[in-house]
This record gives sequence, C-alpha cells and structure tokens, in this order.
Amino acid sequence: MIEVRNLVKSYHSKKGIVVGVDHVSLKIAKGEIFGIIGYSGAGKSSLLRCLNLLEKPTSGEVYIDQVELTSLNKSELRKARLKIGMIFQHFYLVSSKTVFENVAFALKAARKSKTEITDRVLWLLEIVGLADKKDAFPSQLSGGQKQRVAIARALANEPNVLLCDEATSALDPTTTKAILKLLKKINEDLGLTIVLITHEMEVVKEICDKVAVMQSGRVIEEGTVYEVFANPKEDLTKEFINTILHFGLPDRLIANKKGKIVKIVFKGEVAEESIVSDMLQTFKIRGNILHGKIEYIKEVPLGIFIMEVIGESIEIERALSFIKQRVEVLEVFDDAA
Ligand SMILES: Nc1ncnc2c1ncn2[C@@H]1O[C@H](COP(=O)(O)OP(=O)(O)OP(=O)(O)O)[C@@H](O)[C@H]1O
Repeated sequence: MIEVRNLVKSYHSKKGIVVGVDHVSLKIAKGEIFGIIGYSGAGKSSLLRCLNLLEKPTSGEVYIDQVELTSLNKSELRKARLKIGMIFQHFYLVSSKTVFENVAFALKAARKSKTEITDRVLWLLEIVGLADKKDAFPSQLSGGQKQRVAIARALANEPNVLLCDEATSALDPTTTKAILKLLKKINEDLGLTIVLITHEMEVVKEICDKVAVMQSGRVIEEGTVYEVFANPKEDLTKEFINTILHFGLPDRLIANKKGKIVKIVFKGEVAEESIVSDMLQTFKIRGNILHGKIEYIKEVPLGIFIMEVIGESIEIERALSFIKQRVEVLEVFDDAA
C-alpha cells in the first residue's frame, strides 16, 4: 500500500549538495507497523517526510494506495494528505487552544459540520484516553497526554496511514510504553498502517512488524523484526540490537578462554527445548554459559546463548555439528565476541 521507488532527496547547503536519502526503495503492506531505525543524520526524517511530500523528493516515486504522490497537483495532494496523519517528537499543539479545539481544528480544515466535528472529536478523545481533558490547555498536560492529543488530531480525518517522527523520543520509558501500546491498539482497531522512525531498537522490538535500518541515506538491512533480531547481517544492525540484548563479552573472558566461544540462536519453540543440555550430555565436552537470554518478540521466543565449549577439538566439532542440525544460527568466535 506504500511503495517508494528509487527515492532520492538531496539538499543544497553551504558545503554543497547533501544527500539525505540515497536511492531508497521500500514496500510497506497495508496494516503493517514499519519501523525505520538509524542514527542521527541517517536520513530517516527526510525519508518519512517524503512519504507525504512534506519534503519534495529530488527524484523517485512515492505511491500510497497506488496513487503516485509526486505527480499530483496541489489540490489533489492536499486531499491525499488528509489520509496521511503525522505525529512528531515535539507534538506541535496550538497552546492557545484547548484539547478539544486542537483536535477539532484538523476537522474544520476539512469543512465538516459542527455536530460531526463534536461527535468525532469526543470519540477520538475517548480512543486516546483523554475524554476528561477536553477543556484543558496543552500547558496543563504531561508529555504523554500531549502526544495523545496529537494522535487524536492526526486521526481526525480517518487517515489510512500514520507517520510517526520520533514520536516517543521526548517521553520517559513508562510513557513511551503507554504511547506505543496506544499506537498498536489504533493499528489493530482501525487497520491503520503505521510508519515510524526511531533511534531506539526497543521501540522497534515493542511494536514493529518490519524494520529497515538506515545509514548514510541508504537502507542497509530490512526484514521482519523477528528475523532481523535472530540473524542481523550488518554491523550497525548488530549494534542496535546489542543496545537491548547486551551481548558484549568482557575482553578478559575472551583473552582467558580455554575452548571455543560460540553464539547459538534458537528460534521459535526450539528456544524452549533442551538442546544445550542434550549436547553436554552426549559429547565429552564442558560448556560454560557466558550469556543466555530468551526474548519474546510478539510472543514468539528467541533464545540467544553465548557459551564457551571446552574439550578435545574433535569432540567440540561433533558437538557443534549436533547443534547446527538443530538451530539456524550458530556463530563461532575465535578471537572476538
Ligand atoms: N533542510 C536541510 N538542508 C540541508 N541538509 C539537510 C536538510 N535536512 C536534512 N539534511 C541533511 O540530510 C541528512 C539526513 O538528515 P535527516 O534529518 O533526514 O536524518 P535523520 O536520520 O532523521 O536524523 P535526525 O534524527 O537527527 O533528524 C543529514 O546529513 C542532514 O544534515
């Protein structure tokens, strides 16, 4: 339902031309929550803003529901944009207007009747859990409540797509969780496609179905969140995953290792089986678990273990091939973790 083909966005700056987005192609299915992760300057905002043409792409195409946005005239684009909601890190509420008026404003622009507006605003405030704050002003709200108002406003015109620009980056971890839960609920209840950009892997793990990793304007890795967590290919992706799985080993352990250090990833139900203990009983080896964790990504278990396997080389080889037949990812570290 969203497709980006060969998108380029470059800027003219004093230092010359800066390429924000460098030939990106992506497909995002209807009803999906799609995360785009990257460090500052990777091109996430530029890409997101090209999806509703807040930024005009330098070249390439943007399709939303088969409509190519860059080919629309001004009034067609205005109409198309009503179906693409957007929320931001800093909320951008109008401080002189109440919560009700902030949400109603978006509907007034779409020329709805007064009763229609009242009914819809009250319904939206109910959805975001702020019915009791309708007469409050933004200054009287917490950050999480402000973002809820912004979400209600973004949903005012029944969009099919919601773009989230670092929507939880200004919030504390508990409020972040609550806002992500609300986004998930909206995604499920209203069938909304959500594209979010973030620099936090936790946000991706919490609600995204798919993720694209950006670096220097390019998408360097892409896939389902589960697969990317289970088997990251690029160093940057591994770095992001490490921020929540913390699998770095102390240098001291690596320097003093007696056997082989291996990383074993168990996917799905395999994570709950006793493969490691079977291996230890079957072969003449000893194993020290250095790190072990079972993560649940959308309730599907993903087990990641790092262990030192000690014994005769031939026995270690046999043990590892035993494991290899039962799991999809087995990495052997010789000198580094
Ligand atoms: N209006 C602009 N003029 C000049 N260069 C820009 C402009 N907007 C973005 N850039 C440059 O494009 C590149 C990508 O920026 P972008 O803001 O899209 O990255 P980002 O991943 O969203 O980072 P951040 O999270 O810091 O916003 C950067 O090198 C940035 O300096």
